Amino acid sequence: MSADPPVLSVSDLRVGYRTPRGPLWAVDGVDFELRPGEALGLVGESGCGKSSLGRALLNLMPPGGQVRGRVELAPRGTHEGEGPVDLVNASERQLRRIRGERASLVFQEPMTRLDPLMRVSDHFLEAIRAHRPRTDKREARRMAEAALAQMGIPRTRIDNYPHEFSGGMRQRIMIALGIVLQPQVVVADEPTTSLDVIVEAQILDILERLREDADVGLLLVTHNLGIVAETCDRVAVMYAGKVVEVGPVDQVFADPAHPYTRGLLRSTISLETTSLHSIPGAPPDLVDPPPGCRFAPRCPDVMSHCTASEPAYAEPAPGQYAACFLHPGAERHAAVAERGRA
Ligand SMILES: Nc1ncnc2c1ncn2[C@@H]1O[C@H](COP(=O)(O)OP(=O)(O)OP(=O)(O)O)[C@@H](O)[C@H]1O
Repeated sequence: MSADPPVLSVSDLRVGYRTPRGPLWAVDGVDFELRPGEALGLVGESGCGKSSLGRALLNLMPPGGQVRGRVELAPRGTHEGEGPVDLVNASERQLRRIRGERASLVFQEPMTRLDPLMRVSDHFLEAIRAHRPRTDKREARRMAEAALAQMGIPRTRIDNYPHEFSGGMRQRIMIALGIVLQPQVVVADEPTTSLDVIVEAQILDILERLREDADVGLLLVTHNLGIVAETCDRVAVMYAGKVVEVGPVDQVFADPAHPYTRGLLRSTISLETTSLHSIPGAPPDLVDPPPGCRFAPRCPDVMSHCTASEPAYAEPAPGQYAACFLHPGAERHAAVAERGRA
């Protein structure tokens, strides 16, 4: 990971949906930065807002979904005078130019994204020409072959159809399509779910090489903490639309500062334990979230003031931030925030 300025700066990101029961914020005020070559893992229970956050980074919302806040993508290279682009407030035309070229989203289930009637080579041609319309067929083919080779797919397979590949190969083709134009940022949403462990290891290896060799900033959305431990530099833990803890993976996993992170880690099977703990209770209803800390109703360490005001981030160890009143600093900031709101 480089010490360069962030490639992506996210501030006060919110993702809202309308539901029959009322509006909800699936992502509710998230801030983070991603540096070139850095992998940030995003973890949390189902429904906490991970996919919504991942898609919001590229402003890819389903109908009825809305994004607020700022997602600043740094200029590519050192273009004098060129500032960052805010993807939340960019025009649809700007977004079309950026998606796939400078920022890519890799989904699970490639078969739903690849057109069964199109050869792999044509998928590449379409993806490349969408951004560089003057690219001739031979050049597009050369670029496609290079991207496929990076993913370990032989160039002889380039004219095959998607159904002629295994699930793992299709996922690698999707990644190759996502990186063929050498984006600055890749958001990978559960890229290895439904693949066997051997293919999973191959894909993770590919993502690792991508950020090391091409300095890509990677956001890895997953519910699998083991993958994060192996692949990522930092981890952000989400609960009910908020990032409750973020920091270096080794530090957070060895000494989690938020009771929710502790619960999440305990609920993961490890080789040393034979029993599987679960966190009692269920995540809150996002249409009507509880006041104060959203984890308070399930928290084993809950204190009276946890439900009165929302904790801000304390920094219990360098670079490790937790929104929890157990740590000095959270209270002071919370008081300031409350005053600011009044
Ligand atoms: N299109 C939508 N319309 C309304 N609500 C939605 C929509 N998409 C997601 N939600 C709600 O937003 C919240 C966050 O969902 P999201 O899929 O982002 O979570 P997640 O952490 O990625 O879950 P999972 O791990 O199960 O994929 C959930 O309460 C979900 O029901």
